[in-house]
Amino acid sequence: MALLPPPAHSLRPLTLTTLNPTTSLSLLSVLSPLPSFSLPSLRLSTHHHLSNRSLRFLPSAPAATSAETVGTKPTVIVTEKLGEAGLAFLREFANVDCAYNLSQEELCAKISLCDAIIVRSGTKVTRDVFEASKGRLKVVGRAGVGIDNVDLQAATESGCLVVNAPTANTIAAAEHAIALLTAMARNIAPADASLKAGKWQRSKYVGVSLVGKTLAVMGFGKVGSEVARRAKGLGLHVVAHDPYAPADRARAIGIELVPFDVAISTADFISLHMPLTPTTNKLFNEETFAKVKKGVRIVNVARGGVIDEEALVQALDDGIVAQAALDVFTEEPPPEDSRLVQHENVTVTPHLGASTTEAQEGVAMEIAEAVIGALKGELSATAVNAPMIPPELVAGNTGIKGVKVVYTSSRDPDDLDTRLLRAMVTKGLLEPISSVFVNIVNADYVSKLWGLRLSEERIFVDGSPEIPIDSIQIHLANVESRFASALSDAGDVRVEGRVRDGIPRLTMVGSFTVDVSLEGNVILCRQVDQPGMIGRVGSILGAKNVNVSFMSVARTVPRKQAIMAIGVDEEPEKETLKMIGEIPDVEEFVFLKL
Ligand SMILES: NC(=O)c1ccc[n+]([C@@H]2O[C@H](COP(=O)([O-])OP(=O)(O)OC[C@H]3O[C@@H](n4cnc5c(N)ncnc54)[C@H](O)[C@@H]3O)[C@@H](O)[C@H]2O)c1
Ligand SMILES: O=C(O)[C@H](O)COP(=O)(O)O
Repeated sequence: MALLPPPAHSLRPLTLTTLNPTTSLSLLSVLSPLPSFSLPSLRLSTHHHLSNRSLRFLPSAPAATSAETVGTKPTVIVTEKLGEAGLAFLREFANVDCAYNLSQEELCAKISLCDAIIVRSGTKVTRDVFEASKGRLKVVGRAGVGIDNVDLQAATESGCLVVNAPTANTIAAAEHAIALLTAMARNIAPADASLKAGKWQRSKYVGVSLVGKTLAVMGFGKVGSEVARRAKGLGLHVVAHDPYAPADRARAIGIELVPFDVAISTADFISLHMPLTPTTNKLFNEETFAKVKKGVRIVNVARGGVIDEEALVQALDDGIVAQAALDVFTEEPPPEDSRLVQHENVTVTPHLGASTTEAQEGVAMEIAEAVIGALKGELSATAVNAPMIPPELVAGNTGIKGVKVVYTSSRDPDDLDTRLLRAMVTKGLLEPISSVFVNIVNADYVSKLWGLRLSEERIFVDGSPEIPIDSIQIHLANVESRFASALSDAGDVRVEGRVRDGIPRLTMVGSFTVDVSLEGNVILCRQVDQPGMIGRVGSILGAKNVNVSFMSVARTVPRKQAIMAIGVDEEPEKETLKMIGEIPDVEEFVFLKL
């Protein structure tokens, strides 16, 4: 019985490589289940750790717009001012369209011509933008930290990776918070305006001292901890509130982590450094202001939305909050007649926290590197919406009852991050059967839609911890295979891969132990194990001028069945493959383009 080769697209390879591989491990999922499932090949290399930082992912579909894959440069639209060095770096790899001050309509009109977009806080990357991109947009780069202006759910659903530049503006933001704190305490802004208006009002602008007062840092992340460090140097007693921050990080710089109510009720100064999320939205509201120490002074360089601005105006009017210094606003720019901005006890700056020359150059380089990396297929360390695949996904209508991935490794399970590998398997299974393009970003989302059940098993083996994974097996339950030999004795489709001498190899197909390098074109053929079979196949290929690069045979029991793997330099014509399939005693074959 000979089976026709699966359609070429079903064998499209996925590739995982590392920036600096020392060892590599490859796995090929070679076999196309019937009728509509097929497994692209998986190839991956590992660095020391199988972590997000050390793995690169080259998508096989629309991100083929990258320079590496089709020889033309991708297009990156930059919608807000970016440091020159970063722009120059981007231009080496991409066509860069700096289009500032676009309306939302103008952005939607342009976006279908762009592979990536780089924004700061002033551009809203909404669901409309993703929809208008018609699948072309593959990367959103946020040149800064806060990603509250990007619809992450819509990005994930459309398979678009969102990366940010989380570190380069930390110090600038912390310095700005300290600048606002001291300027507010000493009335610098109104005193400056007054003097410039020709007045000399020394008694009006008597300030308050910082030394010995308590500062509550709300959000003890990168910026918050730098603010805390600096504030201690000013003689402030600093406490911090952050439900997710490790206590030892705070202890290391001599800061106590305290509950929310303790922080706000004991502080003379409060500085906000948490992200804007559904949980932190309007966290400072009427109720909160009712609990603060009367006369508290508040600094906000985080996000305007963290404060209920109407409640703050009321608290200022009532003297509950003595002063506020704000760099960020719910609506930016705020309305000209904003009572908050105009309040005499409020000092404002127009979202300048990250705006130092040094920070902007740093952010531009950080985001350029992240976006270029993402366009090249790397899964950036700063990916914001990288996939997380839960170990078990609810079964649904894929027809595949279960997928099991079995790793053998000498690593402790806690030291083996397999999220990307799971995502790759999911992609390999679902892309050929999904109407949407599946990539590593949305694989999890799509798999949930399709109800794929994926489980993992880790088997400990002795070996070097430098080699994170010794082998990977993929078991597919409840599917038939185009290549029936892939069925194991247990009745599931099963393949295994491992690396030998740095070369990824297919080492098991169903119940057959094989040893096939995962490169080039391979014909896998199951036949009766008897003399002459290799010659018959070889002579057909020779007659059709198809050069054979290697040939290996594996069998379960001598004189019963064997699997022959034949490497060929070029893809044989359909007719040639058909002739191989018609050889008596060739029971089935499959052609693989790896
Ligand atoms: N004004 C500016 O120009 C400017 C510049 C840089 C950063 N920012 C903003 O500052 C914020 C912090 O930036 P970062 O780089 O420190 O981020 P980060 O992720 O390092 O730190 C944020 C911290 O907030 C904590 N957090 C989350 N929810 C919280 C809650 N409910 N209560 C208390 N803490 C909570 C997190 O655990 C985390 O430790 C972000 O919103 C960012 O956009 C503004
Ligand atoms: O989140 C950030 O990084 C800051 O708010 C900076 O925003 P910006 O890039 O618009 O200055």
